[in-house]
Order: sequence, then structure tokens, then C-alpha cells
Amino acid sequence: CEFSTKTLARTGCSVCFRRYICSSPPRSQSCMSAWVIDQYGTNGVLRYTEEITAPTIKSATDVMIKVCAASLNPLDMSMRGGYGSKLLKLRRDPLSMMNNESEFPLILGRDVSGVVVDCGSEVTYVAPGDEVWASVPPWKQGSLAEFVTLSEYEVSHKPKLLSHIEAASIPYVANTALSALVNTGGLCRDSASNKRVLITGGSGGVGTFSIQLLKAWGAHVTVTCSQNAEGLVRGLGADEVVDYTAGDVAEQLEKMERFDVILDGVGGDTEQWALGLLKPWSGAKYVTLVTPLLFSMDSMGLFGGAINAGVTLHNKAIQGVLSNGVFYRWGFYAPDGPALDEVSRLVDSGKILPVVEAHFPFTQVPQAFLKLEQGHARGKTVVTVAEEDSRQADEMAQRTYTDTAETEQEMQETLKQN
Ligand SMILES: NC(=O)C1=CN([C@@H]2O[C@H](COP(=O)(O)OP(=O)(O)OC[C@H]3O[C@@H](n4cnc5c(N)ncnc54)[C@H](OP(=O)(O)O)[C@@H]3O)[C@@H](O)[C@H]2O)C=CC1
Repeated sequence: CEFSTKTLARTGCSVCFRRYICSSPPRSQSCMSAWVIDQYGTNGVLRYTEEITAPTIKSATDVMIKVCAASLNPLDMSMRGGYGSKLLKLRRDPLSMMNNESEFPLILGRDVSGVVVDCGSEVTYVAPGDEVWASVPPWKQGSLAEFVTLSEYEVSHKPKLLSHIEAASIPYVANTALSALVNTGGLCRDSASNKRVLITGGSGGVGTFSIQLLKAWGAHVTVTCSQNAEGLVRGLGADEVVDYTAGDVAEQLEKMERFDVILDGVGGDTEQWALGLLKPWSGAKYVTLVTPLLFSMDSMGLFGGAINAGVTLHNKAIQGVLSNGVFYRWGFYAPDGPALDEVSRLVDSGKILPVVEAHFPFTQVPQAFLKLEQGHARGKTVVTVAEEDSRQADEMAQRTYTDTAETEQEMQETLKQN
């Protein structure tokens, strides 16, 4: 081929690119650019390189994706600092864990929207050239890179209505919300209608997605957030909003009808008052996303940490059932391509909108992390990885969430139209 690997990657010439990857390219041609970390720490550990080995198709069900856009989640910040390193290292490669080999360089980034460039021999659901989106499990190399390889099960067709930048804001929070609400909270499209659901931390990534999903399923949604996020969450469909900065949040919520499910994205002392807000003896569930499992394993070792976390969960679950017959549970992210197919349909039918608060070019990944560190998220922070998307990025800059009242009106109009 007359083009360099990089040009091929950027022009999406999947046939030529495929030949390059599969014919054992010379070292320089199998490299890609990425942001990596070589040790755990603060933002200074992020390093840009064009010399990291590009992923390849290793299994018959692998799908290799050219990344157009990625996004950041609180987990990226935590993983940069070493959070979950023991369990994730074991999950990545048990052998290297036993041999005490290094897990570095690591690539962060848990969302991808991009184009398939190569597939294993058994892949049937997608083909080179397809536009896809996916969440990247934390035990795999992330999406702050030119290419990422996932299994076919983890990948889904990108919603047609979204740009890559918009699409990259959804998969990780969607897979987390669906896992927590469906697998752990027992809700689903057919059973959620008229169920009363409370979401704490409704203005962040998981919250803004969950509100829209639950409204699309017909649930009644109450949200806690800061006063200045009320317009945003109401615009996404929240029925009732409680400003946690305006006095005792538990007191305000106690005046309301009891809930069937609580999705807690805040943690801390929330669980001390939240369980009392559930309908007693009715199968109501409290699901928290803020769990001590990985922290325990980091500090006490894999075995000790697992036992400690298991005992904590068991005691709290028993306490919940004994005190007023409610279920206390921990919710976790789970990769799930088929679940994203369902989300894709909801997005294309206008029931779910992306909430992109800020986006950064690939050259400014450390700045994107700094934005994340400031907290007070209002949706998601996205990174444009491929150059083709830079024009879309400029257009997005005009549409980025800046004014709450305007956004609320726009979102309500769009959701009403659908
Ligand atoms: N267990 C798992 O597998 C997963 C766990 N998580 C965890 O879930 C949590 C939520 O994730 P995500 O939505 O991505 O996080 P974000 O950082 O995107 O959002 C957090 C939101 O909570 C708001 N907030 C902070 N304090 C409170 C409070 N006391 N009451 C109400 N709202 C508050 C923040 O805004 P403001 O401060 O302005 O009020 C912000 O909008 C995180 O802790 C994350 O680590 C996420 C994914 C998977």
C-alpha cells in the first residue's frame, strides 16, 4: 500500500489497514499514539507517546476499533492514582501478577466511539467500516489511544443520530446504570412503569443518563443535585428535584412518598438515611455505586479485602431486611454490547440525549483530567481522538452545555417532540 499506517488509520482504508496489521508489520508500523501512564500518581504521570504497540486481533471474537472519540469517568482519575490496581492486574493477566511483572504502560479511557478496522474470524455482528460504540472494561487497555481492541460482545452499533463526540459520552455510564438498575435493582423496560425511583447525584454522568432511561421506561424520577443543576435534570425529565445544598436532604426527601428503588451515586453517609426512604416490606431496593470493594482489596490484599467487603455487604444487607424489609445492594459497571443496542434505539428515537459538558482535543488529555478533578460534573467530559472529528468538535463547542435555563428549554422541546 502506498499509504503509511497512520494515514490508512485516519482515512479509514480498512482493507489496506487490515493487511498491514495481519502481516506482522515492522515495529515502527505497529505503533500508535496514546496517552499512557507508567506509574500511578497525579496528573503528571500522564504521558503522550506515538511508540506504544497497537493492539491486534488475538482471538476469533476480537474487534479492533479506530477510536474517533473517548470520554472520561471518575474511574479514570481513580485508576490513574492506582485504585483497583490489585484486582485489575489479576483480571488482566494472572500469570504476570504471579510473576510480579509490571502492568505498565497502561492506557486509560473507558468509552469509545469509532470505526471497526479489523475483526476476528468468528465475528458476525460487526464488520470493518461499521461505526460502533462501546465501554472499555477497566481490565483492558483504554480508549485514549488511536486503536482499541474489544470482544464482539462488548461492541454495539453507534446511534445514527449522534456524532462520535456525542456517542462517546454514553456507553460507560449506560452500562453502569443498566447493570445497577436492571441486574441489581430489578427494574426493566416492562416493570419500571410508575415505579418511584430516587437518584442521588443526578447531575453527573450516571445520573443524567439514568434519569432519561427511567423516564423512557415510564418511571417516576426524583433527583438530588445542587441548585444550579436543577434546570439540567428537569430538562432531562426529572419529576421532582431536591437541592441537597439547601438544608437537610434527608428531611426534604422524608416528606415525599416512599421509593421502590434508590440509585445512589453519591455514597458516604447517604446510605444511613436512604434506606428509610424505601417502601417497607415491598421488595424495594437501595443500590449504591460507591462501594468499598476495590479499596478494601487495594489496602488489605485480594483475599483479605474480598472477605472484608463481603462481610460488610452481608451485614448491611441483613440490617436492611431486618429493620424494614428492604434490600441493600452494591451496583457495578458491567460491559454489555446488547444492552447498548437497546440504548442506541432509545437514542435514535430521541428518548435519550447525550449530555456533553466539555470536550477536549487529544493533545489536551491532561487538561481534560484537570476538568474531571474539579468535580461538579454536569454530564460528561469527552476527548476527540481522531482528526476527522475536529470539525464536529468545533460545532460541538457551540452547543456545549453553558446555560442551564436554555439547555432545559431545548432538552424539554427535543424530548417532547419525541
Ligand atoms: N461501582 C461502579 O461500578 C461504578 C461506580 N461509579 C461511581 O458512581 C458515582 C457517580 O458516577 P458519575 O455520575 O460518573 O460521577 P460524576 O462525577 O459524573 O457525577 C457526580 C455528580 O454528583 C453531584 N454531587 C456531588 N455531591 C452530591 C450530593 N451530596 N448530593 C447530590 N449530588 C451530588 C456532583 O455535582 P455537584 O458536586 O456540583 O453537586 C456531580 O454532578 C461516582 O462515585 C463513581 O465513582 C460510577 C460508575 C461505575
